[in-house]
Amino acid sequence: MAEEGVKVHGFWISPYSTRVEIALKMKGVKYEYVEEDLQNKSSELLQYNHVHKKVPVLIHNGKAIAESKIILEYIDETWKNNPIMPQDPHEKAMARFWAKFIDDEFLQPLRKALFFGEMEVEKAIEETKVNLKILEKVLEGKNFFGGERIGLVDIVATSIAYWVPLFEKAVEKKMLTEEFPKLCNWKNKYVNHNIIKEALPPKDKSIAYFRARFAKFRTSS
Ligand SMILES: N[C@@H](CCC(=O)N[C@@H](CS)C(=O)NCC(=O)O)C(=O)O
Repeated sequence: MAEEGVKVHGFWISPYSTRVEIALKMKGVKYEYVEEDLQNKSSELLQYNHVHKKVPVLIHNGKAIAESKIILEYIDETWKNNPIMPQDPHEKAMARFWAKFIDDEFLQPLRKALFFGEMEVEKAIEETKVNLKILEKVLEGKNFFGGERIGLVDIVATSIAYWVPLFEKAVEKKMLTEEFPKLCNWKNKYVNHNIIKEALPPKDKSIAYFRARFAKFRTSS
């Protein structure tokens, strides 16, 4: 039974939806999950997120919140145990900076190349490796981006730990190579963490989905 009327509208392979589920699980909050058909969105989703009409949406006590990073901060402020955000104002600003970097810069070349055909795959891999190099430095002296524990940037970087290997499988090329030892260590520790493991979508289904998305785009171009 979901506590305090907590509901998530999501889509099983959406990295943005998975983030919200990870945060709720980290806090131990029980929630109801509503799987959306993105080709035929529910009237609730269209009403709750009438501006962007996207998942995820969190509903808490009858009020809706959209945009995954905003939802993560809401969850952290509402349920105080296992903090996701740092306390120190500078550290907090930096966590927001890197979370924004991952969404606005890191993920874009891969999405453009593999899902929308707007960039050559080789170019996307090259740009991704430049961004991986930047993030490798951020992990200097740390186990997680959040320091000793999983924080905002780790949760947002699920897109790297789980989805980059799916891109790698779809194009049959490696990006997370031994050039990035800290990121590789982080990725292994992160995806094997019991809470994260529980929130990630099923692996075989995810690989098949990515391969099909990529193949569909290849044959239609
Ligand atoms: N910036 C948004 C991105 C959400 C997003 O792009 N969701 C996708 C699924 S991965 C979606 O709902 N797409 C449906 C559509 O655009 O119609 C967030 O962080 O929540």
